[in-house]
Amino acid sequence: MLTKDGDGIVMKDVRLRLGSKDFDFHCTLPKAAITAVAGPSGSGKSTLLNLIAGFETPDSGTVLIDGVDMAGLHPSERPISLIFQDNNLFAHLDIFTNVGLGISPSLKLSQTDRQRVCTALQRVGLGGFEKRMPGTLSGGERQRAAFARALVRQRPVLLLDEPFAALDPDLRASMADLLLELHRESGNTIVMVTHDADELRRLANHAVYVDQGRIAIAAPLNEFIRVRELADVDGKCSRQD
Ligand SMILES: Nc1ncnc2c1ncn2[C@@H]1O[C@H](COP(=O)(O)OP(=O)(O)OP(=O)(O)O)[C@@H](O)[C@H]1O
Repeated sequence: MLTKDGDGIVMKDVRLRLGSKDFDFHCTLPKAAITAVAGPSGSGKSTLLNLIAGFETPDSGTVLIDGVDMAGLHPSERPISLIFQDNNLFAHLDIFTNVGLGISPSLKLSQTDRQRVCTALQRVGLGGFEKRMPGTLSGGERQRAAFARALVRQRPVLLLDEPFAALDPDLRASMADLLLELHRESGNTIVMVTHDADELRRLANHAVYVDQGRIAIAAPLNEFIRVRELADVDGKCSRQD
């Protein structure tokens, strides 16, 4: 793995209070890896992503991306693309425009940019969908369009929050293949929240487990699985006691 000190995403003593919940994140998410974020519902997985993306501001601590302090940077200024479970597209804009926004928020697109949008759409199997409105696409097609937008943005970090959760098993598998393909090509740093153990094993090479607002485990995949299996066995044994 290409990790070296200061590379990837580093969260140093990042503290935040939301309502009655406290979060305290301290971890490194390695550069060029696919890191899965697992953990119980309500443990703080989305909050972790929101802190990296800049949708939440830490009360204290530092978020670094490839050695650069993100403090004061608006989400749009950060070196990241985002794909969430839904709500990725603007409903009143056609697919070409939605993807073009990934290149330029003001939609000032050169001829080359326009070509890049069409190429990205072809790449995700949506060639010819340029003029379609999001409401006329299936869930899987909308997710593909969101991938196309991430593709044209060419940012070093891609954050995904349960991106495939709403899709049926076949679509999940083909979107996962697409993600691996894009990662192979771009070598970007990917952080993906998932509740699906098979997806985690298939896609990730690193994983963190969030519990009660903290990172309980952060490890390469094999070690993560071993520690989680031990935790499951311990949990079952202590429940039988
Ligand atoms: N703006 C907010 N104000 C108050 N509480 C919040 C806010 N945002 C999140 N929380 C709370 O913080 C906790 C963590 O939320 P978060 O969405 O990060 O969990 P999660 O691990 O992603 O959960 P899930 O797997 O169910 O999506 C939850 O209890 C949530 O209700």
